[in-house]
Amino acid sequence: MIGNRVLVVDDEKLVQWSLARTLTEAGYLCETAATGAEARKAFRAFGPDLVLLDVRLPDADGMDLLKDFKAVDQDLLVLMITAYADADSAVKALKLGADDYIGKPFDLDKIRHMVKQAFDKRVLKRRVQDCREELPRRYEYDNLIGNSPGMIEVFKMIKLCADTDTKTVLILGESGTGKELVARAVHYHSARAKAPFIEVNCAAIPEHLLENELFGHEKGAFTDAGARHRGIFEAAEGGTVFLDEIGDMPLPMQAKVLRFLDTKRYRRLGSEKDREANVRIIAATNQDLPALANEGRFRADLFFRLNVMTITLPPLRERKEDIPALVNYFLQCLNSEYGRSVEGVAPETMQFLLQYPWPGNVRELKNALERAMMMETGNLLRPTSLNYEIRSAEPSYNNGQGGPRSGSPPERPADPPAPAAPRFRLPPEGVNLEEVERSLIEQALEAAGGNQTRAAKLLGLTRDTLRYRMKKFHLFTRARTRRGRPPKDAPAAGEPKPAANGS
Ligand SMILES: Nc1ncnc2c1ncn2[C@@H]1O[C@H](COP(=O)(O)OP(=O)(O)OP(=O)(O)O)[C@@H](O)[C@H]1O
Repeated sequence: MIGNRVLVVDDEKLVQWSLARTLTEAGYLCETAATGAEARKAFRAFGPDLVLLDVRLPDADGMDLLKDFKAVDQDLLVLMITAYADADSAVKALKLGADDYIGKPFDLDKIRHMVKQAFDKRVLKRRVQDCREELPRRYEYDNLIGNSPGMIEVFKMIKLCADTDTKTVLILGESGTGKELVARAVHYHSARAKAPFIEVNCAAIPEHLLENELFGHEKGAFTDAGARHRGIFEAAEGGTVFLDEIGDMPLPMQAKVLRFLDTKRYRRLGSEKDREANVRIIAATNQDLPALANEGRFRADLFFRLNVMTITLPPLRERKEDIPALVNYFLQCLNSEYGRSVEGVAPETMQFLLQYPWPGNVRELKNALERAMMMETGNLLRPTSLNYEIRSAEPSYNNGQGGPRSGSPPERPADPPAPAAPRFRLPPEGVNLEEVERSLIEQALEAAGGNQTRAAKLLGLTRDTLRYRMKKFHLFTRARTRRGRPPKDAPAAGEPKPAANGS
């Protein structure tokens, strides 16, 4: 159930009492008020999800209360009650945002039914919104390609996590290995599949906005808090909150998430009341959480709390036997996206794809194929359509046969030492240093397919420094889509902004 708090506002004690009793028996949490002043006070303190509101009160007009309450909480459900059931006030109430209207004397069963209907309508509305966002991506489990031993282990774990509704799941793996796909697969194969799956990129939302996004706020909680805001934990009721890049979550927020995991309780900003939420947390990171904990950047107790059901995605270089199937799959997707009919890759092209170490993992492979398709006019992707980096990679270990072959070159270290920095020659006419910096950042982002972590690595910067410089040059990498999440594979387009309203 999404919320169950009902405020009954009526000056007739008997009406108040009978409504409150009927609704309490039906499982709602009820409070009552007899005047406008009492109603306003109860609205602030009780935080109702639905108000049964008498139009005529001794000290106020119910329509004014309706207007004021809706201004604070757009999602509030309101059923108007009046002794004078006339069409004009019904229309006025509905225009002001009331959900329904009932004349006195009324039947208690009818009220109970109307209240239930109003709550059901809200659940439905949330689901429809959610479906609009999620439907195209819903079946991505079937699109999780791979039959290497590493991926078979992953599939087993997805099933186990989907079948057992543990409070948390932790997904580990390098950038681009498919952590988000796995999180969706767990959700959509679990008993929570029909409830929302809401994703929050902890690295993309500024620290001061993250708590607001997750937990919501009360009106007046801070300067711009003109209205009450329901957070993502509330919007995801019954479903899953996917905390991506949890390694980047600020420490104070980690403490709050830990408290929620321990108690299922949280507080909206500016509220002194705990709220409960039935949501499962799936967290993902490409960082080494124990190492972050050693450095004091990640709470060890949160790590232990999260590290119960853990799915570890192997990097692509350790499961190269999955490459041919991934290539086929992505070519099919790209053919339908671009109206092409590329049949496959030439054998020599496949050799290059198998020997390249894919530091950006599956995302990089997908981007490389997209680029190759754009470069190629024929129906077979030739090596020349691959970018230079891939063509010039030395043969590496695990060439697609499921493990290193005897006689194959020794395994390269995962992170080869950075080559000595080239010496740039200053042209006699000089350069504009800012232009050079900007151009290098653009090139790094392009080479990394828009992945900031990898682009930062290419430039020898931390991701935060890269972001700072991108901001300075107004460089934008990815178009934002839903709830604070840029599509990871989108071509260069938009600097992360705070996530959208979770309600
Ligand atoms: N096994 C797979 N089968 C098909 N597509 C995959 C697979 N793994 C990853 N992809 C694709 O690769 C891209 C990156 O995947 P995803 O966003 O899930 O990675 P990630 O591990 O969450 O990355 P990051 O750490 O950067 O957030 C997506 O387009 C995804 O669809």
